Amino acid sequence: MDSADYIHLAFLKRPELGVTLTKLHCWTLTHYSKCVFLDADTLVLSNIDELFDRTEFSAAPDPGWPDCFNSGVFVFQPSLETHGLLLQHATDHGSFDGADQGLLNSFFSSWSTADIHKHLPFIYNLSSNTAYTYSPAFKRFGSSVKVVHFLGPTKPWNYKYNPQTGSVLEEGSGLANQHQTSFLNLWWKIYQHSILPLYEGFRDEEEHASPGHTAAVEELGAISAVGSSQPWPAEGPVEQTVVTDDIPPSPKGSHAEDTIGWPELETSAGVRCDPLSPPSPPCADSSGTQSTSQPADKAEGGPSPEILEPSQEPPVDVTGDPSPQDALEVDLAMSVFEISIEEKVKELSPEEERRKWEEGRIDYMGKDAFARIQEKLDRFLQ
Ligand SMILES: O=c1ccn([C@@H]2O[C@H](COP(=O)(O)OP(=O)(O)O[C@H]3O[C@H](CO)[C@@H](O)[C@H](O)[C@H]3O)[C@@H](O)[C@H]2O)c(=O)[nH]1
Ligand SMILES: [Mn+2]
Repeated sequence: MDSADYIHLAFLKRPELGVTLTKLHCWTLTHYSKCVFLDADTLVLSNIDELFDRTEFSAAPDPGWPDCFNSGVFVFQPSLETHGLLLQHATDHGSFDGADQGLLNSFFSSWSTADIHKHLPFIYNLSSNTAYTYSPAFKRFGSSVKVVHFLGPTKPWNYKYNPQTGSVLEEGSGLANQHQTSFLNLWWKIYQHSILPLYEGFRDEEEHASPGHTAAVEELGAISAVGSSQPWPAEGPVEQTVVTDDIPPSPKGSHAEDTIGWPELETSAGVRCDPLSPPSPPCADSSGTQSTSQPADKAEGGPSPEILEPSQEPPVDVTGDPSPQDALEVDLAMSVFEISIEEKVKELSPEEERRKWEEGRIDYMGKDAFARIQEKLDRFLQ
């Protein structure tokens, strides 16, 4: 479902987000009595079942305008009636941002004042890449974070990743802050260790299932030949490729494989190191001065007061899996220098290009992005 509200979306500088109205269809999942919606750009770090103790409509504040909620994580109750009312609201009033967040905020407009229990703590929707971050709060509560949300136009899969250093490459990407880098690295680590092997299985299945698909796999396999064991997505709704550059491994390769989970946040011993400060001394400091058992804010009467407690275990452990993935991991470390996920872009002739525009198929995020058009105009007008 697309709002096609290009004016508001341009103001939001996110022309691609009209389709997020599709989210509203989640209210039709009436075979469930309660659901938690998660944006595709969220990363869950630990169990969040307690969210089912909340009621509709619960969400966390939006960092850009905290009197609005962010619609990347929310608790709702499927209902065809609500679904119908939401669609009616969209038709009658539109959305002030052209997408679902504006619409949902005006529909559930009492969220900011009516019931504090419907305010999810920020740890359930931590936006890691906002321009403004509250470093002391991150230092205090960062280790309790349960869901990270990579909101904004640049998503984790837009970065390149070096499996040997366990880091995304910073060139040209203007990484905003250090904890964002940690979460990006974690996203990639999980992608590399837990998702790529699934593609491998999928590819095998496809190879057996359909000779037609095999051809596609082989074609892609040829592109990936540089990374010897690179698992390969056979096909997908958007054609995506994993691009690898085979460059001899650096001597630090094996060391970097140990950096996983929460690279800068040591939580297992209840000691929190500030990921925003230089390594040793601040970490020692914080372990000495910060209590690990006293939450600063006890959520009185809230459904789950323990949520602000620093967790005693790393929320995610993707290291402790001694399966065939380890073999893959070693292989990757030895043979792959850099991984990125890129949409294959086909070069179009000027005629094809024009036809695309005439048909309204405009690449708002790519070469038809406003910034690029403006660049051209500026050059032309000089
Ligand atoms: O082509 C698309 C675009 C979006 N989505 C879904 O819609 C979500 C929202 O898009 P996203 O790019 O994640 O938006 P954000 O950068 O998170 O921007 C904010 O603004 C959006 C529009 O109001 C809200 O949907 C988000 O929750 C809010 O965080 C995605 O995560 C996906 O689940 C798709 O499935 N396909
Ligand atoms: Mn999002």
